[in-house]
Amino acid sequence: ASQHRLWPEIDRISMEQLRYARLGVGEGGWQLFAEDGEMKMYKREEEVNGMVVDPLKACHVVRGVTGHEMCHYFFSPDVRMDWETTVEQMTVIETIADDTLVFLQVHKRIWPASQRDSLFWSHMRQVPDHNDRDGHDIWIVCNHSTENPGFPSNNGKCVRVSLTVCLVCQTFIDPPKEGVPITRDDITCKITYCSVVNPGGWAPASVLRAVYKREYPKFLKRFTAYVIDQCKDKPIMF
Ligand SMILES: O=S(=O)(CCO)c1ccc(-c2ccc(C3CCCC3)c([C@@H]3C[C@@H]3c3ccccn3)c2)cc1
Repeated sequence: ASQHRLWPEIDRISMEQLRYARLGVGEGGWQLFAEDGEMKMYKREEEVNGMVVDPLKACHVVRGVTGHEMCHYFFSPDVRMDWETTVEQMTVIETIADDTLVFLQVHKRIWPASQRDSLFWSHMRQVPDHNDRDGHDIWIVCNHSTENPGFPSNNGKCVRVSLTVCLVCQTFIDPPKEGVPITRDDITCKITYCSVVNPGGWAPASVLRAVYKREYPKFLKRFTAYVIDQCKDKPIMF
């Protein structure tokens, strides 16, 4: 991947998003807008050219799965349609490396806005986490809009959104007694999901804010439940 023309951008944005995800929600005007057990969802109200682009930051703690497993299922095109219910079509239009793909997705239309599509690179990597006392690695998936002359935006019926998304996961293990193998009961995964989606064309602010408020909690709950269910009978992927 390192010789691909997009690599410098992929590397820079992935690391920027990792730092951004690890910033707390104490500063920066984040407002808590949804809570469900361990899941806390924050947003900032922002508009660009009159369009709602409210950044979102969700923090969650999931027991019984590792950060590697969370990122594996989030990244994998093979299972995307099993959990991503707001997408109508998904295509991998370029394979930059086994951990870096370019996706084209057509999203389900949200009335009265016109249908959207998204074209983005998706990169997964493990980041050694030196400054955390538990010393557990961090896994990240970063999705960021990109252009491709073969798939021009706003040509057909869809308005092209622009997005930057990251899923940052850190695994914590309660070590069982000496010599006792680790089970899923000893594992906890701390997740930070960040996203900024620019709708790409005008849509009523009230409608978009209602969509964001409804869809994001559903989205994260569904995804994490899917990973727990997929992993429960499988060997642990550390
Ligand atoms: O995490 S991902 O990378 C997973 C890969 O699929 C991702 C998540 C969400 C989106 C997304 C795309 C379009 C829209 C809107 C904008 C105007 C009309 C459609 C939204 C709005 C935020 C709301 C939303 C949130 C969650 C799920 C669906 N809808 C979100 C794209 C990628």
